[in-house]
Amino acid sequence: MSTLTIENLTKEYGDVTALEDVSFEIDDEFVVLLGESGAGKSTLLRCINGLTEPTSGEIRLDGEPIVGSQPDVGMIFQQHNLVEGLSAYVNALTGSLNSSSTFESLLQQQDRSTKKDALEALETVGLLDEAHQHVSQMSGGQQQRVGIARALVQDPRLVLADEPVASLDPSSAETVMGYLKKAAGLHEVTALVSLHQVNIAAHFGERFIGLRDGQLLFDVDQDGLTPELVDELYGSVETVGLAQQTDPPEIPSTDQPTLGAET
Ligand SMILES: Nc1ncnc2c1ncn2[C@@H]1O[C@H](COP(=O)(O)OP(=O)(O)OP(=O)(O)O)[C@@H](O)[C@H]1O
Repeated sequence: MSTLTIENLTKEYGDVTALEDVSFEIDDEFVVLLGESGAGKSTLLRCINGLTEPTSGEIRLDGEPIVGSQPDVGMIFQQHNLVEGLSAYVNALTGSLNSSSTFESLLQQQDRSTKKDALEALETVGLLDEAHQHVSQMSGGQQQRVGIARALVQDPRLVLADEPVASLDPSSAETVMGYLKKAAGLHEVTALVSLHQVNIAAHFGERFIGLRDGQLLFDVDQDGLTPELVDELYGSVETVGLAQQTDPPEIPSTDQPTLGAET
């Protein structure tokens, strides 16, 4: 269980203030980051994972300042950043790579337990049967699930995901979000996930942080995410379904891997 603390975080790009005095703490939760385009979501995630240096403020994981890139922080990208010519299994294994490793040396280098971790991570995302398939032959949803498996192999304390389902159709997006939430629960990692789709956010989020113009607009739990609050964040958007939440789609259990599930 991990605690992420953001304290008075500000990021300026020249004249543009992308984040302004943002503070919050999350603790063993599945937290969704909401905000319209340009609100500062990516900048916040990039500051946390060390890809961007904050102008001021502090970021701590379990009380220790995070400075620069951290192996304890797993990242899932919108475009999943997989190596297309390699299998799902080898892509998952790359989660354990250190910066000096090469793909050629990857299979020789990894010990049995890391290889087992990669297979278990693929099982968690329902892709054990597809472990040896090239990711180039997989659907977008399956590729994103390999991206989740790769982050799990890193054995992070915190998982960040930047618009992980933005390029997927609604059904695949729900399936991938279901696996992401299941993976975070099984591995007991804190997760911070930015999303555009409010209804998907409402299905899966346990807590919601809203950014507007780089500032924290709200930090609420499921009951607090009202259509009025979402309207305040986005102006007028489609908020149908927020008031009447339905159960998220069922995700197959790990001991019953999906056979050729197409997502
Ligand atoms: N490298 C950069 N240089 C200059 N300005 C930047 C840079 N990155 C982001 N910005 C600016 O910072 C602000 C916040 O951008 P950011 O990408 O964090 O928003 P976002 O909420 O993730 O948006 P989106 O959903 O479109 O990705 C915007 O005004 C953006 O133009």
